[in-house]
Amino acid sequence: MKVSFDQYKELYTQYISPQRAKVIFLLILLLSGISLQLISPQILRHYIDAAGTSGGLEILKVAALLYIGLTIVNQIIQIFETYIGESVAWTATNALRQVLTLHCLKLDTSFHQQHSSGEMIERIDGDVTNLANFFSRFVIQVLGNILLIFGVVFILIIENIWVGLCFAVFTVLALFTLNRIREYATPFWVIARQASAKFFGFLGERLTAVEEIRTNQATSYVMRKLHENMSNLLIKERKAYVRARALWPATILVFAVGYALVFILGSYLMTNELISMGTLFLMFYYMDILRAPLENITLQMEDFQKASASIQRIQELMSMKTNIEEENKATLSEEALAVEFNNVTFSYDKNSSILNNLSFTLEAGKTLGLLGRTGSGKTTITRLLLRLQEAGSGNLYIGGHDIRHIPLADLREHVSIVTQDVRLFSATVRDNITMFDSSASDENIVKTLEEIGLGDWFKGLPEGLYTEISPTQNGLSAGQVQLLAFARVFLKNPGLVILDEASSRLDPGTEKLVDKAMKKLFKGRTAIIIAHRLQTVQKVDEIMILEDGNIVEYGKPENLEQDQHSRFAQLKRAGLKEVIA
Ligand SMILES: Nc1ncnc2c1ncn2[C@@H]1O[C@H](COP(=O)(O)OP(=O)(O)OP(=O)(O)O)[C@@H](O)[C@H]1O
Repeated sequence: MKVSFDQYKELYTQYISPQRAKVIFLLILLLSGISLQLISPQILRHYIDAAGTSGGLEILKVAALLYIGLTIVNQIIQIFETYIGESVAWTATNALRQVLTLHCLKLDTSFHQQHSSGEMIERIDGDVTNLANFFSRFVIQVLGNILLIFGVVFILIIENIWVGLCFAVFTVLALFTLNRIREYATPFWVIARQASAKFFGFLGERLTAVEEIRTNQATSYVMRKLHENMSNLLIKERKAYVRARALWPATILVFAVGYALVFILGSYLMTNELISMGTLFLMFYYMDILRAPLENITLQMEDFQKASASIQRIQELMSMKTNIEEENKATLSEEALAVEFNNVTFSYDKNSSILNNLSFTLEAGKTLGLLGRTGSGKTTITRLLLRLQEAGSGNLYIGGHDIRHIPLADLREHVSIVTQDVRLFSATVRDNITMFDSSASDENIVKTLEEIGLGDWFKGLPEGLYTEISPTQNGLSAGQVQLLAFARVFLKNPGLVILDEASSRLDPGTEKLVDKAMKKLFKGRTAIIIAHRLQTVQKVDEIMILEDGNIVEYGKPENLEQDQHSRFAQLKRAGLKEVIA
């Protein structure tokens, strides 16, 4: 996917146009800097020419002071230019990061399952960071440097046409040579960056699995792999650095040729009294000035290449669309919500069908126990109910409304899920419970914590609700973390609760607390529980058993149990845990 001119323009329009005033100021600073760079040598020329004449002391003093003054002003301009350039870059890249993050958050669950968090960080931050210079400086710098080169050549043509033409030819040849050398190094940088991404991916993945590595005695394997990755990175980076360094001696060589040209041409013109000593110095100085824009354009071209690669990746990400479309035709009530599946089918990849013509109705206020072997489609059903995935065909109704007619925010306000894998955030206890909603009252939160059995834990918190906790340091057991997730649901007060019931990992004390909290949670609400324990299934109103995406049994537990040939009765006889594990 090549990036077209229109796409570059679109990026500038979207992220730079809102900062027009800053960009104009940046342009003014740049033009002022260029003008000062062009004027300074003229002062020096007068200085040198005046030094050879009698009574030139006054001129010398003025020229010296003027030169120092201009140099200071130029430095101040550089500081402002850097500051504003950074500000433009950060504002634009932060806006792009926000757009990308929001876009990713809206994508289907399958997208997030296929892309690791490391990859997402690289895409949302790494690629966008590569655009910082492109946003803030690329156009201005390239334009500015071309202008500076033109300025130098123009002034020299006025001084002496042959000198000006020689400079013009030299500039074109130097630019061509430096760019060829840069192109020689660029592919090696791409390889080095890939090695770096691989290294960090490896490190990230292993660090998140420390326990598994230690308990399975895989430490030496990990260390060996780490060493391999580091060696690979070293080799690739060394190659890239050595080649990139070639640009430096090449620049020195190119400019040595340039200076030689100035001296040969200058001494010829001077000996023939066509130019003064000051003008010879002027030529020398302008050759020196040319170095910065030539190097700068070369570097900008390299950066542009990097930016283009990143833009391609960003566009690739943005082109991934969710097929979930929002409509605003219905709103859910605050009551318990009925659930109806009408011939619902679903597949993740169109090849294999995961749910086949599912049809069932769960009345408002009832509890459904969902059973099935691993991979039978239980979690997929919950994803459809929250519209994290869109059903392929058929209709799904919540609270009597077609799920496609309910705005996503309203749906997720009224349908809550508690999974076994509850995530806590590095934030206060309050934020972890309210999910950063500042409108919930502290009293209500504390009351909820007490109700669900976390009162004692709460009393031990040094700063109460404002105690900072983190995913790893929260002083909570697995069961208590589940209870905290229940607290989140209580505060939201949804009409439908989906629960991936905690398995037998819980200790008996916490299990009791969880059971009590569950009972409270289901009161006045519709609930779907992915059941892992026999005990839970006895308390539900309906049972559904899934097998390969098909409902093989649906009914009241007591009815199913009476039929000795039913799968439910068999499950109970065999002991639920073994059968569905
Ligand atoms: N993002 C995905 N892309 C492709 N296939 C998927 C994806 N997520 C799940 N599946 C497949 O869909 C099927 C049903 O998965 P699902 O997670 O719904 O089963 P489950 O009954 O909840 O299993 P478990 O009890 O192990 O959680 C499985 O075969 C699984 O491999």
